[in-house]
Amino acid sequence: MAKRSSNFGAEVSPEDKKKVSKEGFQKALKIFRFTLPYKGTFLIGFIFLVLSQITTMSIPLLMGQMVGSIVSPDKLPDAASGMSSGMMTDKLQHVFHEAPKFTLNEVTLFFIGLLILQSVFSFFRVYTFTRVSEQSMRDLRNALYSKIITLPVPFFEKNRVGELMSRITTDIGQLQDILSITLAELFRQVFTLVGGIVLISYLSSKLTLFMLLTFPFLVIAAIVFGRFIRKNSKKVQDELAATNIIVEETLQSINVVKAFTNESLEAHRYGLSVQKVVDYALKAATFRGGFISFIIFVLFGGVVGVVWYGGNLVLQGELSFKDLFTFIIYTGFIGGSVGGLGDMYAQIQKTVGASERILEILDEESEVKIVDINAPKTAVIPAPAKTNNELAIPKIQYKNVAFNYPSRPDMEVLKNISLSVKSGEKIALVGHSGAGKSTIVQLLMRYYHLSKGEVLVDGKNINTFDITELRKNIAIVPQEVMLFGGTIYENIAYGNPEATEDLVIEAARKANALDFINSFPEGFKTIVGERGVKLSGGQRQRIAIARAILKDPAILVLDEATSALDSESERLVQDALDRLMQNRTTIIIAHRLATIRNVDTIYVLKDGKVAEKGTHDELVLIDEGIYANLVKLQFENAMIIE
Ligand SMILES: Nc1ncnc2c1ncn2[C@@H]1O[C@H](COP(=O)(O)OP(=O)(O)OP(=O)(O)O)[C@@H](O)[C@H]1O
Repeated sequence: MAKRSSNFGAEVSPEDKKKVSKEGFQKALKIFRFTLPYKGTFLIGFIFLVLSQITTMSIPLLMGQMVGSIVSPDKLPDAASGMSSGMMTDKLQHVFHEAPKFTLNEVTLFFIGLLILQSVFSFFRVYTFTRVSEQSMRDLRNALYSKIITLPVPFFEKNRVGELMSRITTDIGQLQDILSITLAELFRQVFTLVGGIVLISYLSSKLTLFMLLTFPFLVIAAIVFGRFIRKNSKKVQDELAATNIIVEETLQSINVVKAFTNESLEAHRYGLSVQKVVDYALKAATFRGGFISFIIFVLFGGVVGVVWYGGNLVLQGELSFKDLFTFIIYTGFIGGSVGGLGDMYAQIQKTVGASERILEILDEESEVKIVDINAPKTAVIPAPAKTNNELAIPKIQYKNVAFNYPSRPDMEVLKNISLSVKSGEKIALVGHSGAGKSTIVQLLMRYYHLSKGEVLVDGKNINTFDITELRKNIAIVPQEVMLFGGTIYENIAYGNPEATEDLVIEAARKANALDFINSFPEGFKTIVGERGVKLSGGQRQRIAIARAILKDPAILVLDEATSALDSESERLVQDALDRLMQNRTTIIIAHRLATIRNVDTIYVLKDGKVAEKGTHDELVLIDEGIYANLVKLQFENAMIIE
């Protein structure tokens, strides 16, 4: 049986605290469309649930029958009481006024049969509900993950990774619980409550009314205590979140903590935060403890009251002893379900919150489509005709582009930028940190929408291209190369998962990466990334170059590493880059000016505008020019280092 506790004030995360409104509830129900494909199985599960519940509800009746077959007037040992058989029968006739219909053995046999049936029903109920919940939550997980990764970049600036992770883990887990356990439990509780009350009112309407008198106390207590408990448990949750942030931050920058020898400081900070959690939790526990003891008092008090009042009814001959016995067991059932309903409410609150959050993401608009990567490909692809989607060696133009990031609408990062790269040419973007160099490139990838102006590739506005096709034609060799946990081979093949082994090895060779890869005992199978071999900066860059070679893009973006490599590494990387740049239109985000002497045009950015433009030779000649000054500075720095 699932957890059934009388905790009206079960802890619900702060974001779920809002009351379950009708609209919220209806909206949340939309998430159950994921169970629709499995409605047949669900229905079968539901039938088993009803059957098992009917068997459960028959238990008190059978218990009553058993008691009835034990204690009936004709079976009472009159000698023990010291009374004559006639006297005894007289006195207790109205107490045991019904003669038993079945013998004890008959009832017991029937009981065992019922229990066997109940076990069978329960097994299939649990199995079918789990099947429905597992399958529909698999579909929901797939849909949510596919949605998340196809959403545009600004979405990831609004939502933290941790939050998205908890959507896909905690929130879906919550929905899974409700499907596999809570829904069945809710049905059981309501069935027990309603069925139980109907059955006992048949046994004795007076006693039923008497028992129901306890209900208003329970409801009022639930409302009053519930409010206090929720208020305090919200504080507990908030404080707990704060402690988690401390752990997350310090573990992520553990090297910094150690370098500054701040372990004790952090331990103290964490200790204070954890103590606050305890303080609030204890306060909440006072209310919860009070509430639970109140509930226990009322529930058991109710049972005692029922026995007392029912006992009197029995003595007055208005109720038979076996019916009182049955009544008491039903009262226990009903009490349990009332206690459980509070927990159900908390669960429903949580689930409504979870589904709202998931639906919010599912309702966002994707920028790309997920395609079936296993779908059969059309046999041989003929040589591509030059269409919108097939960029040969394209030219790129930025026309009066203005832009601000959606997260900072008041700060114009690019102001009226115009630049052009002819087919197969190389340009470099230069400027101080924060001048807007990376932003220019991000706009080419269509990560964001422009505020003003347009970006053209091959004379066509990039918004007219299919976004996947556009991005397929651009490769970025980033400053900080991010490798996935996996083998070197997989990391290179990421550039084109369909590439043959020969092509992957060839790409590694062109990227000057073959030698160092072969120097590892495992070669291409060497595991890299967080749990694997740590590659040096230069090695990582060459993997990134091999990836780009494999992608074979028409447009190349090189975000030059800020940190200088040693001269041998530098030569290998530069050599690989030169090979990569051949026959491609290239934009270089340059930090070290020595590497861009030969590009066709250098754009010098300042405060989001193009301040200077020309070849290296032209720009160094500008008196007091920004570029000329930068060159001078770097030259002087280089002299000092040497
Ligand atoms: N995602 C973002 N959201 C909001 N503002 C951003 C975002 N990315 C960059 N910025 C801001 O836009 C401005 C330009 O940043 P950008 O990264 O384009 O500069 P950069 O010239 O490439 O700098 P660096 O050489 O240091 O990489 C900066 O002021 C930066 O703070």
